[in-house]
Amino acid sequence: MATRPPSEGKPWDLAAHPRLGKGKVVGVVVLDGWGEAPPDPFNCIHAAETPTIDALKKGAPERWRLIKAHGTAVGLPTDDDMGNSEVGHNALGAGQIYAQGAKLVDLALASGKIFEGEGFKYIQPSFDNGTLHLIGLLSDGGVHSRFDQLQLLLKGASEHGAKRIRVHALTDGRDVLDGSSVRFVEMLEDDLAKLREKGVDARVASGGGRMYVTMDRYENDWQVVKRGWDAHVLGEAPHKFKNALEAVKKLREDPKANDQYLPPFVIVDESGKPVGPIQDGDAVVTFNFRADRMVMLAKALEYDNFDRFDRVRFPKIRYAGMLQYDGELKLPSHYLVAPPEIERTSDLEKYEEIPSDIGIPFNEQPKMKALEIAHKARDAILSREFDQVRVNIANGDMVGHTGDIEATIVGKIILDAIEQVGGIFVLTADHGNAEDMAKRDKSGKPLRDKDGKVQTLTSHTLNPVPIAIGGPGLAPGVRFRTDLRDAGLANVAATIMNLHGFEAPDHYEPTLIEVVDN
Ligand SMILES: O=C(O)[C@H](O)COP(=O)(O)O
Ligand SMILES: [Mn+2]
Ligand SMILES: [Mn+2]
Repeated sequence: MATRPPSEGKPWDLAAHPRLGKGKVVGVVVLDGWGEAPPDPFNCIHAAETPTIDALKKGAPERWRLIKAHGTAVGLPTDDDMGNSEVGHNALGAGQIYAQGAKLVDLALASGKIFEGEGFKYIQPSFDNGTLHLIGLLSDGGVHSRFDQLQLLLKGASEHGAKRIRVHALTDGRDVLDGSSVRFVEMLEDDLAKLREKGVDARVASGGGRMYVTMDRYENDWQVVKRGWDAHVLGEAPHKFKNALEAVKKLREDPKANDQYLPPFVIVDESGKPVGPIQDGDAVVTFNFRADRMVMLAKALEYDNFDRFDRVRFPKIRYAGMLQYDGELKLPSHYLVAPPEIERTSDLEKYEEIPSDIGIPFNEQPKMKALEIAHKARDAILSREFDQVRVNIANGDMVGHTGDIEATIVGKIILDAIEQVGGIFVLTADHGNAEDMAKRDKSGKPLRDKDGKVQTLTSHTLNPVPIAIGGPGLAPGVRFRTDLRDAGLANVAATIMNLHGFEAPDHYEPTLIEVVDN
């Protein structure tokens, strides 16, 4: 969470800013999932007490503004794509707009290059005698995966020799509406039926809800991945069905069921045998482009030595990720699309993670670890050891995904520390979420289900996010420029460099601030 800006010769030289001095501690606070939307009962941020942020907005309007945090402004394919933590933080750190995973996969599929690349060539020999398994999130959320990409992958793979295909489908309900799993499975089953007409033996083999099966992250709970392993690889799960549509429909009949947490299931044939466990000689592709929730499974699929759970059987497979999910670990070693090469970003010096509470639903513990995080950040600021302390506060986002309207915020602790050391603060967010919990029609009116209940929007949003700067170290006359109406998260890095007393490099998106004579 503490970063040092590029200083003389390390790692590249930056010119001194003509008007802003060096040496001030800069505290960067990123409120996760904190967008700006008109006040209404489904705007959690409006409903919650947020005195710190309100004071910034009202107290210094020339040092508060909105910036884009979704769509093309953060390297996503279109402006209909909501922002997310991965692309938001990439833009914040890179200072430039890079095509992100979703877009790189789109390009590789559109040109057909994905089927000529190293990763596809690597798995292809398995098509002769083995099965191609596709594991991933069945969704058009565009955060971790996209359904149309899976469709193109199925089509392309079959045209390039895959004769037996098994899909292991994780239901979403987090980046898309709860209940949409049924429609996605219907569409998938249609596609697979068409492939079967062409002589390809294509079926869904297993599945489950993303938050309960397979897609854990940050090594929070390996049991989630184990449930996925058992269903996808071993063909074992507590629920067995004849086809995937029956599976999601039946499992959703439980009144407490939702797409995010559906239990694991396997599809079995007439004699009760699973139709698609992963065997020696098979090929496996994890088709999510986003890394954080695929890394753990990738480890289980790739590592010879692995002790996080008992794999029971470790099939000899050819495995490729949609992208390489971990550049440092080089994991997986084979991938269908090369990840973005993000260069010359702000330099990370020390990273501290405060582990989440395990096993407590976020809506029951909305404070999460915010207080602990705020105290760590405060101590780092007060130590004066760091030029910059950057902290992510995840509450807004995590509560936003559950649809429960309650949140608290601890930004003041950090701003007080900045005050004490005479520093500067930058407060912003990585994408919207908590400011809108209602699914709406085109005119903005909340949509209701058949019982008249407003449909909960668990996903992120397309809304802009606020950015505020201030603190005793901020030179008088610093204010936001008024000419950058379309600015987004990628403009923040240059802004922060200025606040450290440096000019940003030319290839960065322009700074948000100017200095005027008072
Ligand atoms: O993985 C998740 O929890 C959601 O799909 C996206 O949320 P995030 O981008 O805020 O992590
Ligand atoms: Mn986020
Ligand atoms: Mn989120």
